[in-house]
Amino acid sequence: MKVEARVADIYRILFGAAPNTKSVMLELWRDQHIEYLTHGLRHLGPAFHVLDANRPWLCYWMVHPLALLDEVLDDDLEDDIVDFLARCQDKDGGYGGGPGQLPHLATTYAAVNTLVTIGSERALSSINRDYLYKFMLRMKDESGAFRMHDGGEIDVRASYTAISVASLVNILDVELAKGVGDYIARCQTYEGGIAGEPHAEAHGGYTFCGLAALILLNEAEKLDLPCLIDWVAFRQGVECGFQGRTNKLVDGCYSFWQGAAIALTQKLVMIIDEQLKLSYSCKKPSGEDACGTSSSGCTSEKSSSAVDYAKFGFDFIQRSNQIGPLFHNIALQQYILLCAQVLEGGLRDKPGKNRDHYHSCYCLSGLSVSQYSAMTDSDSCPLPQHVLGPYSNLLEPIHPLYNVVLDKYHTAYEFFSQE
Ligand SMILES: CC(C)=CCC/C(C)=C/CC/C(C)=C/COP(=O)(O)OP(=O)(O)O
Ligand SMILES: [Zn+2]
Repeated sequence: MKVEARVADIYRILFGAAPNTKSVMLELWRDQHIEYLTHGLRHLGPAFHVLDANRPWLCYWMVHPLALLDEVLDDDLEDDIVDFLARCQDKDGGYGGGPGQLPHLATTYAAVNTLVTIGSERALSSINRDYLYKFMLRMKDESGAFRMHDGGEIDVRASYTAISVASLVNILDVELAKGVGDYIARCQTYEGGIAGEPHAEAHGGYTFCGLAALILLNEAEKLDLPCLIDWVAFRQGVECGFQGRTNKLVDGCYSFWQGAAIALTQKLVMIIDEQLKLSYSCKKPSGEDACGTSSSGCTSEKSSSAVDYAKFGFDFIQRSNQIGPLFHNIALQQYILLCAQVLEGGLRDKPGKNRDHYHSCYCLSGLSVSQYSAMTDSDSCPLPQHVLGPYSNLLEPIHPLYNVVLDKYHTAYEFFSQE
């Protein structure tokens, strides 16, 4: 069935009437989303008191989707956000949920990703990397895994947020990396996905976290990747969106958590394949990072962040070469545009739910991932057939390991390489 006919059917089921015009139903309502997000940065009502310990997250959930929409913030507003996050930074390193609150790895990730997205010298240099490193070492358990805060819980989120931040600001070293990969591998379940902690249930949020952390650590071979790929691929439902775990409802935010996990495995498979071909003419690969977009080539020195492709084994590579796209990228865009958008601006979990900043951030991140998912060459733009609706729906590409806009990642990479 043609995509337009299928979209019209879904629209009829959801809204009980035929759509007015094709363009309205498939359009990304940019202006409304920009208005909702920028308004939130300037004013949040009393209902947001419950999120008092998540204020750096609120910054990230608004600043990042605005960057995806290529919306430039006022200089004053950017400076206010940088000043506010500086007040959340603990004197002994890391960021708390608000000024004076205990430092926490999740809010540290949100603060650092926000500052990288703002991308100014002022924003990037406000991060105290020496103390951040000490904070991270303090969060490390003797098993190698990380806890979220002093005396806090150990889980896969903590491992991902620590490794992502350390990698982004260029403080990742052997000491921080030791033992993390083994902990994450212990969280992969019999289903194939990754759970929050050993012996728990596989979930899309943790699957993204575990996979991205292992790729950053160059230890993805510690996972049973074919099994992980099967699990994620089967999480896309007949509604076209993704569910977070088996037998649960689809939800717009998993467009990113599951969609990016698939995008990462697809890139990994592609890189392994390319490197295997290259390995006939030279021994060792190099690259900026396993899933970054820089071109990889041959050097005699092994880069610390390059993937050792031989580790993945012949069976995995054979099988990977036989599989096509691992998810239906147009169907996912259909779910986001038709079911997750709110007419007044902002995005949501599913029809019947309210919009919120978290879902706006992760639905738009998932939309970007799905628009660029069929690309093999990172220097060009997606073909129109991979962007559902008008081509003006196209968002900025992200770096799928960190979930920051790719250009912003490159600026931060340059900045922190010189530190
Ligand atoms: C970087 C970082 C902090 C990542 C967090 C990743 C993430 C989203 C984890 C999911 C946590 C979880 C078990 C949700 C289940 O909620 P639910 O039972 O309401 O939803 P469900 O029915 O869809 O499973
Ligand atoms: Zn959700």
